[in-house]
Amino acid sequence: MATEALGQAQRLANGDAAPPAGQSLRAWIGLGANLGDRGAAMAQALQQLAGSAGVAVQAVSSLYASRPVDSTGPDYLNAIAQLQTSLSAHQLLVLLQQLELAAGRERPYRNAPRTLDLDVLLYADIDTSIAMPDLQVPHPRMWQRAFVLAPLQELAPAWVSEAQLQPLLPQGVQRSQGPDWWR
Ligand SMILES: Nc1ncnc2c1ncn2[C@@H]1O[C@H](COP(=O)(O)OP(=O)(O)OP(=O)(O)O)[C@@H](O)[C@H]1O
Ligand SMILES: Nc1nc2c(c(=O)[nH]1)N=C(CO)CN2
Repeated sequence: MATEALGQAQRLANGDAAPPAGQSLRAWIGLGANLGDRGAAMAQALQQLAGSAGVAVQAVSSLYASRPVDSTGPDYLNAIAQLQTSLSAHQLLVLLQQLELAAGRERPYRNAPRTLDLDVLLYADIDTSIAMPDLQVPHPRMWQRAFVLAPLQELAPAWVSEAQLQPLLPQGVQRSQGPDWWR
């Protein structure tokens, strides 16, 4: 798709392109878990990211609890984090998948309960779009999920209006711990 076809609202970016040498970009990731010691697995992932080459953790949202959306099983804990990174969006995805595997993530079926889920939500900015076979940015389902938009509203209030969030509140997302939960 040509960049112009996306209009002014979205800029099509190359998911394999890292920032120029010596530079970095912001990225927002989603964290979730509904099996095992959920908060501990999510906190460990953030510590591992903070210790990874080319990644700095700049801000972490509060921790939110909710029932599974479009699924069944135990309650979830969710949060989002803002990173600063010199990795490409795809390199970041691969790193997140390595951390999921290290936390014992299995994929027996779609939306199955999991020990750790890490998603790339946004890369570079709100209007950056990436379309790769295994990576879509913005995350294609993030705007339908209160467990993403409630914490995103904390870190980037200009990007989430009350009008967007209100219709999703029946999903029942409850703030359970403040933003220092992972330290
Ligand atoms: N922005 C993204 N972040 C993470 N994975 C993505 C993204 N875009 C596409 N994918 C692809 O989605 C595939 C399935 O990911 P995963 O098993 O984590 O899905 P899920 O968390 O169960 O569901 P959902 O994607 O609805 O949150 C991955 O193999 C990955 O290649
Ligand atoms: N509450 C909640 N529901 C979900 C979640 C999640 O992280 N939290 N993730 C899903 C697939 O990624 C499907 N449903």
